[in-house]
Amino acid sequence: MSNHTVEYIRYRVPADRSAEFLAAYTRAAVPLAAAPQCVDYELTRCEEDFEHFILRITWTSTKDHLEGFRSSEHFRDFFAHIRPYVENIEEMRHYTPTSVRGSGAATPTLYAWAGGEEPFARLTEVFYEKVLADDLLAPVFAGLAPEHAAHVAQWLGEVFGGPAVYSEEHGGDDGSGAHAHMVAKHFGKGITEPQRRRWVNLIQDAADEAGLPTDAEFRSAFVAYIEWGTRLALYFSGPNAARPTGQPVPLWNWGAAPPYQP
Ligand code: HEM
Repeated sequence: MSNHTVEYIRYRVPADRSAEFLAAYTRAAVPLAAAPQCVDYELTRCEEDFEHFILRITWTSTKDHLEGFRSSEHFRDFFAHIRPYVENIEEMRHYTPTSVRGSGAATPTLYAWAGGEEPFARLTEVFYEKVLADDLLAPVFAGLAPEHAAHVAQWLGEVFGGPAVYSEEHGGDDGSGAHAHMVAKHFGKGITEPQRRRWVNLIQDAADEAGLPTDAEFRSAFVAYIEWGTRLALYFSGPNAARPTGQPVPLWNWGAAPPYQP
């Protein structure tokens, strides 16, 4: 579990000093951003009362902040810029994150962007037709259960932010969870790198044929997951794989390129 802590520093800065305060923080942000103990930071200004500012800094841990950052040269440089405003601080404390957190629906999930359940069902249907006609992959999938394509569609849908159907239906009777259940399907299959790469190529061909979105943002996120997932499948199909337990189904997101919305 992460030890991340969130430090809030609340300032009250008279309106006639707010421009220089913001300029000082713009400079102070450079050494702050360079500190390895700093996860992220944001300075916000109150819309109802312009004199109030809140600086939020997420630290790797309270100890890392107080012992690591505070004794570093980054702190020395940071503090040199903001020293004149110490007297304007109204609160400066660390808060432990709770489990109440999440994202809103302002950014659509990859699942929603693709159009929901149907396109993923189409995708795996087209994909497994290709797989079964493929010289490298057909032998791996010999005797494939008829519901396989539908299960993989459920898995992909869940990974890309759709309903947790795979988890609900394949959560594993032994309590190990859906991720372990899916991973275990690959045990002992001895997948080779050429087979993995073929899988990656065919699912992209299938994505084109099934009409999944072709925009750069969606496809780059899609392929990132496919690369990750196939490399894990290869690893878990090998002789030395450690058996995972209790890991949640990965939830894939847009990454560095969120959906393009003009
Ligand atoms: C992102 C990559 C991958 C995903 C998301 C994925 C997903 C899945 C899922 C969900 C199952 C279980 C289906 C069920 O519950 O019925 C499964 C089984 C299987 N996968 Fe994958 N897989 C991936 C990569 C690969 C690769 C690269 C190969 C081989 C080249 C492979 C070969 C198989 C085989 C042979 C089975 C077992 C089929 C059976 O006997 O029921 N998978 N996969």
